[in-house]
Amino acid sequence: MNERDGGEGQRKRMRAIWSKYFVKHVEGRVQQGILQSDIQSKADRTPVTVADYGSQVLISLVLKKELPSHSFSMVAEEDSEDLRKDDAQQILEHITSLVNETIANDDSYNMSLSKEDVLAALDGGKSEGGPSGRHWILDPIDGTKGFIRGDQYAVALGLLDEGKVVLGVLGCPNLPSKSTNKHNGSSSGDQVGSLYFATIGCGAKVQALEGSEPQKITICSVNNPVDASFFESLEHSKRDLTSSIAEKLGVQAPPVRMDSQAKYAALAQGDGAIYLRFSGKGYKERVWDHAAGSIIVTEAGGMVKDASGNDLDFSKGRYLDRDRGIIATNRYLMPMVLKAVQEAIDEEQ
Ligand SMILES: Nc1ncnc2c1ncn2[C@@H]1O[C@H](COP(=O)(O)O)[C@@H](O)[C@H]1OP(=O)(O)O
Ligand SMILES: [Mg+2]
Ligand SMILES: [Mg+2]
Ligand SMILES: [Mg+2]
Repeated sequence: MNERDGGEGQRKRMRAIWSKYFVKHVEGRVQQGILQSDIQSKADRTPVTVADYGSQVLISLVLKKELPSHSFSMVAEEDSEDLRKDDAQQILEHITSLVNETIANDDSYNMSLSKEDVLAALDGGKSEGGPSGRHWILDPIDGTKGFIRGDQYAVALGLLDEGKVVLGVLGCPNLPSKSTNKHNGSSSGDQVGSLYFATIGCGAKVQALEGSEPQKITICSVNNPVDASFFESLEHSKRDLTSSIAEKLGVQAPPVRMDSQAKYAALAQGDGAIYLRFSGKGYKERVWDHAAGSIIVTEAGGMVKDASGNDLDFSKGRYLDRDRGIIATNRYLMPMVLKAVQEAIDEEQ
């Protein structure tokens, strides 16, 4: 977004609306009250909840309302297919009432959505993205398994412009903005619930979801891997490979395992030094799982590369075209981590 789109005033307003919607989750109205009947299993056997669908509907609605002059193209994770089935009518009704309650609890918009409006809003996220034009990239709930467990999750929005990510926002309702305990906990002074955002060339910032002055964040400057700690996925990490990489580097601290792009946010604010992402063989990473997180890390002074040391390429559609694995860390550690990654991969084969 630039001056044409309304400038800082509009950005502030959008952050405020978003925060209120995310705070709804923080307050536990959805996350803590989630029932088995609010969860579906998708064709790939991953879970999706009323909150994933509701978040996607609300975010596309806010973007369309606030930026009416933009041509709207969105690459988003969810679609309406499963909700159009006969046995999904109850869950569709629940999503529709959650979305309408959220809008009614806030004075930003005066409107009410029908079930058809909800289905149509979800299908607005079917864009293929690609190398030309502007596309929003949305993961409405990233880390759904963490969300269901009551752990970390993120609401992740990026903007792709001519194939490059130029803006990223990560709402992390369960992440403290400054963690003094490096092992995934929070100290008594930490404020839980943070909104991270970055625009290309302008740095990365964090503000409390409840509202606070945005603060600049920077990645940690550790340059000796012995002093580094690393993040990995709780659910989807090849732990034998990441522990071999850590051992080669001489990393002493145990891994910090966390769901979702909250790992990118924690890294960007200096809570740890390295994020290693190695998923199971054959898994193709999706653009919405990395767009917002990667720009927040690079704008905080870090680097995000694939296992061969190349930048991530977001211009190829809904999937990331990449060599195996993703590494995020600071510029001092990146060459050492890439070397350890190559050695560990070679040994594995
Ligand atoms: N088999 C898999 N391997 C790697 N990532 C996966 C796999 N299945 C789902 N994901 C997606 O990886 C992301 C979770 O990352 P993490 O493991 O770091 O928490 C999520 O986007 C999750 O989808 P979803 O957005 O539906 O939660
Ligand atoms: Mg999912
Ligand atoms: Mg995701
Ligand atoms: Mg998701």
